[in-house]
Amino acid sequence: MHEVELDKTHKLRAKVLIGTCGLLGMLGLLLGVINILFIGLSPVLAGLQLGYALVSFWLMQRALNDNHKPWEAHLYVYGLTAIVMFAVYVARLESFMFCWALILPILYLLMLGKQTATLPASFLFIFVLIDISIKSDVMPWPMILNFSCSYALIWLIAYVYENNRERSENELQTLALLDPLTQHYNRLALSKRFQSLSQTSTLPMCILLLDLDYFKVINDTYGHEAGDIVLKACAKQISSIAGYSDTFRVGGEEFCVLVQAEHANQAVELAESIRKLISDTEFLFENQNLAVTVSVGVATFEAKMTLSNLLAKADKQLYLAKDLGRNKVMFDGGYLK
Ligand SMILES: Nc1nc2c(ncn2[C@@H]2O[C@H](COP(=O)(O)OP(=O)(O)OP(=O)(O)O)[C@@H](O)[C@H]2O)c(=O)[nH]1
Repeated sequence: MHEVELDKTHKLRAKVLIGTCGLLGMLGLLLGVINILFIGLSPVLAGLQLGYALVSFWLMQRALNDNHKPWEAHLYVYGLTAIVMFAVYVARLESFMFCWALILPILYLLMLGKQTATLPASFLFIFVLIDISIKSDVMPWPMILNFSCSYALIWLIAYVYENNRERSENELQTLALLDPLTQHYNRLALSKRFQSLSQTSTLPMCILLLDLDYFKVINDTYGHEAGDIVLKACAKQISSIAGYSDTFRVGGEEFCVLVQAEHANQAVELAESIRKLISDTEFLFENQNLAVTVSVGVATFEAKMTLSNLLAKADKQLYLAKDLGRNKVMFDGGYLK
């Protein structure tokens, strides 16, 4: 199955990092050269600017190849903060060097996220206010007021933007992973779950592939709406036994359950409980009781298996269950009922 990337935050942060590194790299180079050749403000500052430019181009290259680490981006932003603070500290107030502090709240929110951004933004804000107060000979209030208002406004706008973006992304992720009819997880969610379990879990993993028997007959006899009600009820019954987070609707009348168990018979017992519950239940539709059964194929995960391999293995067992008359659980050639 084609891998769908749902983490748009990582992509956005990488793009912001590339853009920031590119722009600040050029700016650092330019300012460093101007500082050395024409102004002579501070050799340390010029060195920092040139060093920062080199780091910027190096990190941009890494981000372009998507092999940068999140902590590198964090360190980069904190490094920029340190340079801005140093520049504010050494510059005269009339140079308005502190204006550079205004770009940082946006970078904090876009590159660090709203949970992490508050602390450095507050710290920088207080630092600039203290710097203005110390350096100003006359009443610093107009300058403090103007800086505070513009800084707070920029922070607020960036915060609202980041908050909405994060919420929309979460909503879209939920939508992408849920089946609209049964409100249970879908095939994409199964693939994500499988990926994380197969990489991290220490417990053996099994998969149950469940397919409702003669479901077409329900649709043909009672209508599509009745079929939908049965599908929703079956999803609920499966998840009532297997757990909501381990139940997936992977096709029309096909469901999947991921089981982590010490022994395969635990998975087979779980499959048997589900089979029994569904075959013992009558589903109510317009005062009529509808009955349905389910066939189940059980397969165990082996090292280096992909999800497709595992599903194919379970599918073989499912077809055997269907061939043997349906309403059965099959596992490696044997069946329980
Ligand atoms: N109501 C409803 N029907 C669906 C949905 N998705 C698939 N189906 C129906 O599920 C039926 C599947 O039929 P078949 O593949 O022939 O399978 P079956 O009738 O269950 O027979 P066996 O699997 O061989 O036991 C088809 O009639 C599909 O239209 C859905 O979301 N809602």
